[in-house]
Amino acid sequence: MSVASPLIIALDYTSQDAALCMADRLDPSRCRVKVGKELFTRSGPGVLEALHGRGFEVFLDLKFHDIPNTVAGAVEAAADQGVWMVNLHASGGRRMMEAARERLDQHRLATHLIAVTVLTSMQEEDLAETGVTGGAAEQVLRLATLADECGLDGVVCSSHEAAHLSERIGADFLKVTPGIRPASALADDQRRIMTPSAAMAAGSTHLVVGRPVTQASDPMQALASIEQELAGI
Ligand SMILES: O=C(O)c1cc(=O)[nH]c(=O)n1[C@@H]1O[C@H](COP(=O)(O)O)[C@@H](O)[C@H]1O
Repeated sequence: MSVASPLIIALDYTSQDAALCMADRLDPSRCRVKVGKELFTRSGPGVLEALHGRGFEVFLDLKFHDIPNTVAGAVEAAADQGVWMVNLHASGGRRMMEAARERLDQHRLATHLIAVTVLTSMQEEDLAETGVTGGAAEQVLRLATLADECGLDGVVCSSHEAAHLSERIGADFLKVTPGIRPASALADDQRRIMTPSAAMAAGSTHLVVGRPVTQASDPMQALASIEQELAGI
């Protein structure tokens, strides 16, 4: 199945039961789902099987960052589970990204491989403390260009950088953007945020949405109102 919606709902839950309870309130023809570190560490690959069984395409968000051989093996293991998308940290460098790409190609695994550039929770001061002094936009462009050169399918970035990446790298390069907040929602721990419609207009290809949907009293209604907002673009 291929889902037309750009929406990816982050199932950030502490147990497989809680994640599946939310998944059962969502429609796999209207969104994809994302399994992250906490849920996967607690549930193991069983949660992927359960979500696939319910018809969902899954983004396994484990943000691998290690030596090339280790990351290539981890990416292969993720793809072997049949996930739609997997990610690694672009700051792991060229050889790490190339090794991951080559491993998927060698085994003819079609899972989308994308690279995290600068986390959407970070702003200029946070970056400066890690030695990155040029600001988020410059660092995202640097890492996205490197990811493109390594043959990756796209990046995770904030929607603030998406338009610039479309111009510099091309519209086909995936721009998966978390930090999505409908106008009435709280920012929580996110810093570089944008509304769903503004993010799509800025060139995002996929929107990762967690708490604004999963913590809504009626998650499907929250998703429907994002769909309505997007239909108006
Ligand atoms: O790779 C990610 O998905 C990711 C990258 C990033 O830079 N920022 C970011 O928030 N995320 C993830 O996107 C989701 C955002 O969730 P909410 O802030 O609840 O909408 C979380 O699961 C994060 O782990």
